[in-house]
Amino acid sequence: MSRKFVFDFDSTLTRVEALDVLAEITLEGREDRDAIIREIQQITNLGIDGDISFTESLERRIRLLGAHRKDLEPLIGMLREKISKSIATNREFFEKFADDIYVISCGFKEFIDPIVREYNIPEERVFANTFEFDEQGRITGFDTANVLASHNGKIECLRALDLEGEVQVIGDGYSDYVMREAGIAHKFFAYTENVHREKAARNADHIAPNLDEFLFVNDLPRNLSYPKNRIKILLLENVHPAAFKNLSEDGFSVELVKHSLPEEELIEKIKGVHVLGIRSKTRVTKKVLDAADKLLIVGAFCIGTTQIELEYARQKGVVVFNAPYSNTRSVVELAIGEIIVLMRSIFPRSTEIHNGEWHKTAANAREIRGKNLGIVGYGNIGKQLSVLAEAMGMRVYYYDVNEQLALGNAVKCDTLEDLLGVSDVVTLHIDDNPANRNFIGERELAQMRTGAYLINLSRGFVVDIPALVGALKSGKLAGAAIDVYPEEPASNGPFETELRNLDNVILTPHIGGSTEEAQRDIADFVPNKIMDYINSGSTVDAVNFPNIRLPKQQNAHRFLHIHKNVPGIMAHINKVLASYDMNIIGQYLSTDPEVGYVITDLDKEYNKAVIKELKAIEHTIKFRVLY
Ligand SMILES: NC(=O)C1=CN([C@@H]2O[C@H](COP(=O)(O)OP(=O)(O)OC[C@H]3O[C@@H](n4cnc5c(N)ncnc54)[C@H](O)[C@@H]3O)[C@@H](O)[C@H]2O)C=CC1
Ligand SMILES: O=C(O)C(=O)COP(=O)(O)O
Repeated sequence: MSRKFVFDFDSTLTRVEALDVLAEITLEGREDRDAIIREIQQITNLGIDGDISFTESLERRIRLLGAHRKDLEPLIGMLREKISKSIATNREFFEKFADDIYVISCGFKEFIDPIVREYNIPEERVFANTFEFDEQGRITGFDTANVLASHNGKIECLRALDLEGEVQVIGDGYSDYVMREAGIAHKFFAYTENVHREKAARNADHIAPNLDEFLFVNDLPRNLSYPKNRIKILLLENVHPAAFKNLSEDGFSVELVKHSLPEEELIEKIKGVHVLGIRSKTRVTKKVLDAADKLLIVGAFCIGTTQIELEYARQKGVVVFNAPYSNTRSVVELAIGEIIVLMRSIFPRSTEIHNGEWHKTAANAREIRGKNLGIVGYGNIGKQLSVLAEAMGMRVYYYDVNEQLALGNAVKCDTLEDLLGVSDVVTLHIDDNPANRNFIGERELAQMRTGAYLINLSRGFVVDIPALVGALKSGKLAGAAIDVYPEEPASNGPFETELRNLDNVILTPHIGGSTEEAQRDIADFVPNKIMDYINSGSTVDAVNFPNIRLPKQQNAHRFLHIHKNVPGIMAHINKVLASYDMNIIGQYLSTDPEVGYVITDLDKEYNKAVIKELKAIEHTIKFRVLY
């Protein structure tokens, strides 16, 4: 059956209501401009929602506008700049279906015709009102004989057209829906890209947040392979709101949850989710990954990634990104503060005053200048701390399992024991590898200097807590600062630890990376990685996946094929492509011992059956087409 597409103009084809824009032009320089514009907008909305008659809304607005013929040209110029985003990117549809597209609008032909002409919609398929002018060119009213000037005029207009085939109406307002209600149109798509009108959306056969969605559900030519609004992103653990903004502005459907979810709840919630965003608390287990039927990406909005089954995710073609540098400085600054606070016994002195006691003393209060700082784990955090600590006059020693270049005058220790024996303060910045469990236990604590301090800003399981409590109680250690714990709660609330109520022990709730700056930076960094992968296939900086930087795809379709890295698979893929005579513009491959990721850019015209065949190749893990 043939289809006819009837578009509304204002707030559908353009992002704005044209009469509002006209008001901005005609009222420029007037003191009461803002008040009148507000009034016009109110009247517009009342008319659109059907709360006052349309004729009345139009009359009242024209009167307030005080417009002139010469205002129309700048108006058209401004409207040209305000074509809806997804309309402007889908010209192909307007070219290929030119004969089947109509505009029915309660706006005015004087400005609609020139705009939609550029989208191949000729005047004769534009149905709208026309202005009336006086001799001086002032707009005094409109042609009241036009059905579109009257209430529910769109119904009459469409009825008179007597279109053949399935008639689909695409619009943002109730006046568009009524054509469907009256039985003259077959389907109504509520177009919400620019404005979401509850009444229209409630009555729609389908809500189209953009034209991509409309074209997708109707299987029409489109600029995007998959509408972004269909890509669901679930962000847990209170990630910064800027992440929500970044991802929703790119068109994705984003849901925010303030806390972490336990395995069973995540298993339920992950269904249908394409991108999962977490921080250090949420465990992405094998069971979670098995339940994830649509998952493409896990974004760790933090540094650590061992809460995710990285290997299993890779086998399932799920790419993991993190933010390896965004909170580094925050951890370093906290470490510096804690070194000073511990060495000056600030917490005991402060607690005494909170308890009503004045206790001025120099005992157990020392400068950090000239003291030895032992940094365990000389990675991004360890190195930056090294530089700052040295600038404040500390002597830095470090120990790392990997060969690491010493910064400044830092001295490398060959063994952990060497470092523990020489340090006045030991600070842990090793990674979250499970092999680091109980890295600091009774034996290591015994190897530390008597009266030394321990700081742990890495992971809770790295320190044997009962052993640490023993060392603090016995006086072996003079204090500690602990930010991370073997068991941490999923959300804020009660928390117990054996470290409570010990003298000169700073306890913080895993806030090493929790600064406004770090969280804000992460909210840009990780979403950019997510968008790069979804929009282009790029895996640069992925932590569990072959990394590949891809050129921008131009005038091509992109096939993304993730497969098990077994002998012969590339030959198989290329055999299929050859058998369909595909015109390959570029091909890129990146592999690791287990997984291969091949990206092929192809000329847009091809037999779509090739897709099915590529998906069916044995050892295929995931396949996506991008355009
Ligand atoms: N408290 C908090 O809020 C935060 C905690 N972190 C933790 O800090 C850790 C370190 O972060 P980055 O410096 O960015 O990581 P990184 O990967 O750059 O550095 C870690 C270093 O530790 C070394 N290492 C690992 N195991 C070791 C061992 N057993 N002995 C000696 N060296 C060892 C590694 O070779 C590496 O050089 C993260 O993995 C994370 O667990 C990170 C950010 C915030
Ligand atoms: O970045 C990390 O690895 C951290 O430990 C910080 O984690 P968070 O984002 O505070 O859950």
